[in-house]
Amino acid sequence: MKIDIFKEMEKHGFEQIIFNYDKTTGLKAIIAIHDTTLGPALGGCRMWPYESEDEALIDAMRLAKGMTYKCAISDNNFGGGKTVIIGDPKKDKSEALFRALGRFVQTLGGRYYTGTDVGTTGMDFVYASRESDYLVGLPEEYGGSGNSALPTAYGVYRGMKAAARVVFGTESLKGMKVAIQGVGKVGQILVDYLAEEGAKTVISDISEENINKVKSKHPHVEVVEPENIYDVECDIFAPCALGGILNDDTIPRLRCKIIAGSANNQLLEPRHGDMLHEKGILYAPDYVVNAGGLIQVADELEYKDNEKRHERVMMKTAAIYDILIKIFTISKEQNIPPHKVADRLAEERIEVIGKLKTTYVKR
Ligand SMILES: NC(=O)c1ccc[n+]([C@@H]2O[C@H](COP(=O)([O-])OP(=O)(O)OC[C@H]3O[C@@H](n4cnc5c(N)ncnc54)[C@H](O)[C@@H]3O)[C@@H](O)[C@H]2O)c1
Repeated sequence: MKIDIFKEMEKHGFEQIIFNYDKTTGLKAIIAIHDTTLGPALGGCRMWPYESEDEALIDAMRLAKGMTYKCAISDNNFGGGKTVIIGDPKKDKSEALFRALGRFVQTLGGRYYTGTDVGTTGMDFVYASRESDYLVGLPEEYGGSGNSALPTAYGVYRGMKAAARVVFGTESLKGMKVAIQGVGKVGQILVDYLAEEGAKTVISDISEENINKVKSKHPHVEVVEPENIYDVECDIFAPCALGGILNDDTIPRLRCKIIAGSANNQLLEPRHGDMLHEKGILYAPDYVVNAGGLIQVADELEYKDNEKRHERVMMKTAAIYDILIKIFTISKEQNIPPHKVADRLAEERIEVIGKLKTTYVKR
């Protein structure tokens, strides 16, 4: 491997990286545990046909670190972790593969919980749960908390309102123009929220099927080619597809006032957050605004009462609004880009709560 693994772990504060290989199924999975100061690591499992092991490792580490910050900023008592499986989700899935993964997750004894992410579904973890007690986000029929896209979309909607209040002096999105990149599970629900509020929506997607789903429900929605979404003159741009899309090529093209969307790792590099700040575009940090799904799985682990779960999750997700107002206020007062303020607040919480634990308590 070309990556100097321990150097990278030291640089980014990682605790543990586990390489898992199962000879029966050929499973190759990397579990990265970033920081467990606040509690056991929590983070989904991505399955992707990575071109190299380095690429898979970098993805696992980047995503795990992001989970540490997402848990911390959204008032959850979990740390950051992530799994990546090297494989093609269209061809390489089987019951045995996910049971093999479940056995490896079980060996960690509750230091790490996982569930769905890109390329995996709730059913994959129903298989994994036959071998492990440390899985979340199973379908509701199997006792899990179900579709996380619901609270995620709600959190993005609340995030848009917070940003609109700061930029336009009103949290109402009525009459505003919102451009959405990607109308998959989250994007489609977001269109519903925006339509209900009377916003004008422009969408793009590489999947015709998903475009058609939206059009059949909301015939007035405007559609643009995927490549043209960056040029749309709008109030809010909502990246709900891929990471890394805010970069040197796209930022000069943007004609929006606010960016708030569900995609993870939207900034290609942290400096792109600075670029947005200089350009006068208010960026709602991705891991703050898209925390709804995490809030739901964290709730599943913390509270056994699932009758009130939906209510509790939506209430906590609604508070993304308040977290963002705090971030935007500090950003304005101190002229620091919002992504840096969010990082600082997350790190402060980890530090303070971590220090509490220096007082010994027998439990
Ligand atoms: N589902 C959740 O609860 C959740 C939680 C946090 C973050 N996220 C993130 O939000 C994003 C969307 O999640 P999702 O669950 O809706 O995923 P999804 O796979 O259901 O939807 C993604 C959509 O983006 C489209 N897409 C891909 N490339 C595109 C491109 N170049 N231009 C336009 N569209 C493109 C896909 O065709 C698909 O319709 C992902 O980045 C995901 O990691 C999701």
